Amino acid sequence: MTQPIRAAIVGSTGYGGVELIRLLLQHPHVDITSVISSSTPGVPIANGFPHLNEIVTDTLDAVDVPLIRSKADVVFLATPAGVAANLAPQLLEAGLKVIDISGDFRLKSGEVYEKWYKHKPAADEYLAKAVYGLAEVYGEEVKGVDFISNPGCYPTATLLGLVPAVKAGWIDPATIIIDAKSGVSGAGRGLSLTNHFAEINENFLAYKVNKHQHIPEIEQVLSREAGQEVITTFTTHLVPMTRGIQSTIYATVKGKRSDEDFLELYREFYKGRPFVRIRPKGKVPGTKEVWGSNYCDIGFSVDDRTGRVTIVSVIDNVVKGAAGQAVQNLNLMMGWDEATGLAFTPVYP
Ligand SMILES: NC(=O)C1=CN([C@@H]2O[C@H](COP(=O)(O)OP(=O)(O)OC[C@H]3O[C@@H](n4cnc5c(N)ncnc54)[C@H](OP(=O)(O)O)[C@@H]3O)[C@@H](O)[C@H]2O)C=CC1
Ligand SMILES: CC(=O)N[C@@H](CCC(=O)OP(=O)(O)O)C(=O)O
Repeated sequence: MTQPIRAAIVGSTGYGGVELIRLLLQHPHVDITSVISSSTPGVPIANGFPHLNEIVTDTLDAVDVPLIRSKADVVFLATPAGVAANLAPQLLEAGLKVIDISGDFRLKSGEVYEKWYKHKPAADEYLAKAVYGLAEVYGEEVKGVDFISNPGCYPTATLLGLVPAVKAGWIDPATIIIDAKSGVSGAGRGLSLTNHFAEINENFLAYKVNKHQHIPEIEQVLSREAGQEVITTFTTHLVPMTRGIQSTIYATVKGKRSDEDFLELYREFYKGRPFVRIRPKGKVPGTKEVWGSNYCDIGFSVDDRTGRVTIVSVIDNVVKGAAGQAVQNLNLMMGWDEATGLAFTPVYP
């Protein structure tokens, strides 16, 4: 029998952290031994999250590296940008395994990070050490490492939709346009005017146009896979729903390729990977079809008239876009089946 690993969650009172609690509670090889809060240590976590009543009886621990070391083997960081840059190196030096779901270690250049995130970057040594955990593409690199940087929510949906075609050279990378939409939980639990009910209900808006911090992350991966520098247009929209991301991607097809060709390419690329589902010809997915699950569903339509392909990729931002992919990465890191604790069906309706 596998000995359970002890897990701590920093940022356990945020949306990503609370989702990690939900997922890890049903993981057969993980015990949650510390739920951590920087602002309300000492308080029972169920006080603020009644859905955890009589399930999680722990009180919140402070952010204290020696305490975390005494209680855990692996730490999930579900903290705002700028926190992990300082904290992750201390945890690693203390001998812990770290999975960071913030953006602090995704970009290999500290300068690029500072430009887009407006925070001081982590030390180069740790930026180099972090393995980018886009599980279906870099799963082999994640195996056995101690430090994983979990991809962003929009990049997960977008890159899973693009990498097979870019890697195969089937689309012209210079023509890629990404039109992405997210539910409001993507912005975290903190209050803001944009996310206020009266502002977002019956509304639909583009935001951070040409300034979104996920642009360099998407470009970093596409450049690596294309073997040339790729720059893209990526526009994010806020949608009045709680969970879900849809990334609709347009690109010019190189050569003559049909819907069937794309289907075959993607089915082959994701063969044996349990969480990417390719839709049959003529079908594209909606966010409801992955709600509450770790799936990424992808559909295509090649347009012979324009010579472009439209790729539609959907995820649940809190699961596949954050906590679910972090658990998938833990599984890969530990050498367990990647679907351990994650093999559940989307909630419907
Ligand atoms: N929501 C999503 O869909 C996704 C989020 N992410 C990223 O994951 C991270 C967490 O996101 P999310 O859960 O939505 O954010 P939330 O704002 O909901 O939660 C973040 C939590 O971090 C804690 N925190 C704040 N400051 C500090 C600090 N200085 N030290 C330690 N903990 C701190 C807060 O809890 P407390 O005050 O109790 O310490 C807070 O509850 C962010 O970096 C986000 O960008 C990535 C992919 C998807
Ligand atoms: C809806 C919404 O506001 N989404 C957030 C996603 C933030 C996020 O996940 O940030 P990092 O991945 O950079 O940590 C945004 O667009 O900024």
